[in-house]
Amino acid sequence: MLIGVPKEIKNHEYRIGLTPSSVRELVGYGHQVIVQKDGGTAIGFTDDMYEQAGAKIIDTPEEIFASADMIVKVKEPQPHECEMLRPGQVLYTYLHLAPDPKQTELLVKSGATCIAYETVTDRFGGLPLLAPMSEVAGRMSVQCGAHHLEKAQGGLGVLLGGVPGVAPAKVLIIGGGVVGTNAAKMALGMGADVTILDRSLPRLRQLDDIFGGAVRTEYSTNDAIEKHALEADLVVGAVLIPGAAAPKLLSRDIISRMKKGAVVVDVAIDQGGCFETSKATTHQEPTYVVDGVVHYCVANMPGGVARTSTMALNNATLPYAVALANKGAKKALLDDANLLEGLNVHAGMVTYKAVADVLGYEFIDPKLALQKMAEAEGAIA
Ligand SMILES: NC(=O)C1=CN([C@@H]2O[C@H](COP(=O)(O)OP(=O)(O)OC[C@H]3O[C@@H](n4cnc5c(N)ncnc54)[C@H](O)[C@@H]3O)[C@@H](O)[C@H]2O)C=CC1
Ligand SMILES: CC(=O)C(=O)O
Ligand SMILES: [Mg+2]
Repeated sequence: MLIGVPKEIKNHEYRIGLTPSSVRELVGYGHQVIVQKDGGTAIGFTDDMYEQAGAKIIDTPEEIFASADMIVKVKEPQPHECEMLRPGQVLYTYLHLAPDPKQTELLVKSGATCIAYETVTDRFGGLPLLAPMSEVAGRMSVQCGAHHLEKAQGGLGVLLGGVPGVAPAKVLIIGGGVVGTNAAKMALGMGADVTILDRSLPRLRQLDDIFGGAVRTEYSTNDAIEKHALEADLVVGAVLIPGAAAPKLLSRDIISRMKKGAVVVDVAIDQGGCFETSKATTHQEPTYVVDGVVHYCVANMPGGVARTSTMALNNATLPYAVALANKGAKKALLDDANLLEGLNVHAGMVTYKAVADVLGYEFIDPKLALQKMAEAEGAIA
């Protein structure tokens, strides 16, 4: 298979779909890999390293999209990239389609086979290709929150850990999954007073086992959210309903009654955000203020630590990339029910229910969709 790796084009996005080590693995299986010139240079993966791993360096994304059988990326394709996709071509990347009708429409129109990292599952019910970036974003959320709590950054002027004689800051984490747990680890490490809310009792039990009495866990009701948000210096939004748009848990009314200079970090912004006042921001301009509350809503937080993130992401995505390349997408997807959960769009059909439901498309069962498109089969097998 010919595998293409274009350079990422979102604002300050320096991650890349494949590391040189991953290229070497794929080439070892007999595949060809083409990588866009300077695709990884910013994070120390030079063109020379890619060539030594067996890749060919290509000047433009147009050449890569025109020839590759499978495109491996990090972030959702931007409109120009969507327009270059074609029927039978495989796209393997984050998509986050539920809050993004425009991208969904373009991917449906492209006829391509689009596999979203964030909806691939594992046999324990986890999201193995989202988890590494959630670990990064969870850890970063507290680092960024602490930074923006500084007075010169627009914050309240509060040190997370306090000092002897001054109480630590109150950190509220809504959603105690991978992001929430990693946020809690950082916040605790910095000495903050941490509360985690979740809707899942089994998850709250696990959190209690992980952290013991060091964090407060509470069932996530509107009452609990309001009570803790009004006391909080930092709120981290970390909920997920897989594939679906995030529920709006922190209302404008509550935000308007929070401490002036408090910081809210909406990590769930890539699924539309879980605060009513959230809108996606970039690394270049990460924050804005609503009712005196500093909002940090960067939709590609791990891009800020792109070298760590690229390596962590590849540890998780490589085995599936190898399966897709070795078996062909159709067989790889049909052989592995967990990978099949990643199929969001195929040959013009929306094959992920939560996306179809929220955006008003007919949901086509992914197995059926793969069998249906006889003409695409030849091209992707
Ligand atoms: N902005 C960025 O750069 C990044 C964003 N993310 C996003 O962060 C979000 C969280 O991801 P993960 O932690 O991996 O998901 P996860 O599935 O591990 O955890 C989500 C948690 O939210 C809980 N939850 C659901 N509804 C809730 C409610 N009403 N109240 C409280 N808790 C509720 C679930 O029970 C679960 O424990 C996702 O939207 C993910 O896409 C992840 C990485 C980077
Ligand atoms: C998960 C995601 O959106 C990111 O890593 O940018
Ligand atoms: Mg998007």
